[in-house]
Amino acid sequence: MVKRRVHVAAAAIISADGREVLLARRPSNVDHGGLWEFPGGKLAPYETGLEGLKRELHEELGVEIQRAQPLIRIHHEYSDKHILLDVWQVHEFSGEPFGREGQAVRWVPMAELVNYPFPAANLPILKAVMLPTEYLITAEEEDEVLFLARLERALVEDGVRLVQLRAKTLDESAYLARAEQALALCRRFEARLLLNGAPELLSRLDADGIHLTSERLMSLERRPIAEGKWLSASTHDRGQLVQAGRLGCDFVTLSPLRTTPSHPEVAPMGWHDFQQLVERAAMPVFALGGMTRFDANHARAVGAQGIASIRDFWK
Ligand SMILES: Nc1nc2c([nH]c(=O)n2[C@@H]2O[C@H](COP(=O)(O)OP(=O)(O)OP(=O)(O)O)[C@@H](O)[C@H]2O)c(=O)[nH]1
Ligand SMILES: [Mg+2]
Repeated sequence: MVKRRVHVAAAAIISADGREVLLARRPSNVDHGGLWEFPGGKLAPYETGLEGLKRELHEELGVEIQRAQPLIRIHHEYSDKHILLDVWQVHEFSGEPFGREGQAVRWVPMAELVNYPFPAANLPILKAVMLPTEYLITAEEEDEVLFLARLERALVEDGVRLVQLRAKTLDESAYLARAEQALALCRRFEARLLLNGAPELLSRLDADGIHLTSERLMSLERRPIAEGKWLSASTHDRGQLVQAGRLGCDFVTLSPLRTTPSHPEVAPMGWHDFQQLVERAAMPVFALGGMTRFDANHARAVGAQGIASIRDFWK
């Protein structure tokens, strides 16, 4: 049987304070009936993603999109069809959303999303909705006071909400001491802190997750931490992205996009190759390698969640 290919545009409509997202429930008599979804539907043959999404949101919710940006594209094999879910983050719309087709529509707090039953293809979309567009990776820093001051500056002034504690020069006890301080600081700003190191670190400190080096990623056979924690990984090619999918990584970095002073010998992949790799990734991907916040919109346009950087945030 040749599977149907279905291209679906869907909307992540996030409230202005970033705390809630609008979901709809599929009627019980259709495909995936009774499950919750991001409003949207199949594109007509002549439509682009955004055109189709505008039509669908008008038909299903009675709202008009003013401003939207790509969030994530997911290819998923259902038993009867290959589906491309082309998900857009709606930043501005007019009208008061309601279920024009009789479906339930509800603003759901981010923290409760995991309790809603969705179609199988939706897991990466949930991750993308919960993640910010910027991922700070901490720099090597000898002085603890300076370390905390720089981290606090990024949280306050740049509004960073996702942090990876990377400190290759510290031994385990010094690393954990720094991590404890960093975690307390991140908690004050409702930022998430991932520890770059062995998954076992989480039993020593209750941080928000673990970031795997590509080497550790390739050496693992299954997801090393609980689903309730965040698992990210460094990737550089298709094989590593596939492995990240197998392990159930919640998101990854893909690098190097540009040449960087820290890795001058590695050939950069550039936006073209980056886009091709991201298209088939099964989770949100942050562009890494010479990125600044000014690259975030372009990164989004080629399918990324956003950008990851050390230097742009470490001042
Ligand atoms: N809108 C939407 N569809 C999803 C999501 N996740 C997911 O697997 N799908 C699948 O993508 C397809 C979307 O088709 P749809 O039934 O919404 O299409 P539509 O609005 O154009 O309706 P119609 O074709 O019945 O007129 C369905 O097979 C649905 O199960 C999601 O989050 N939002
Ligand atoms: Mg629909």
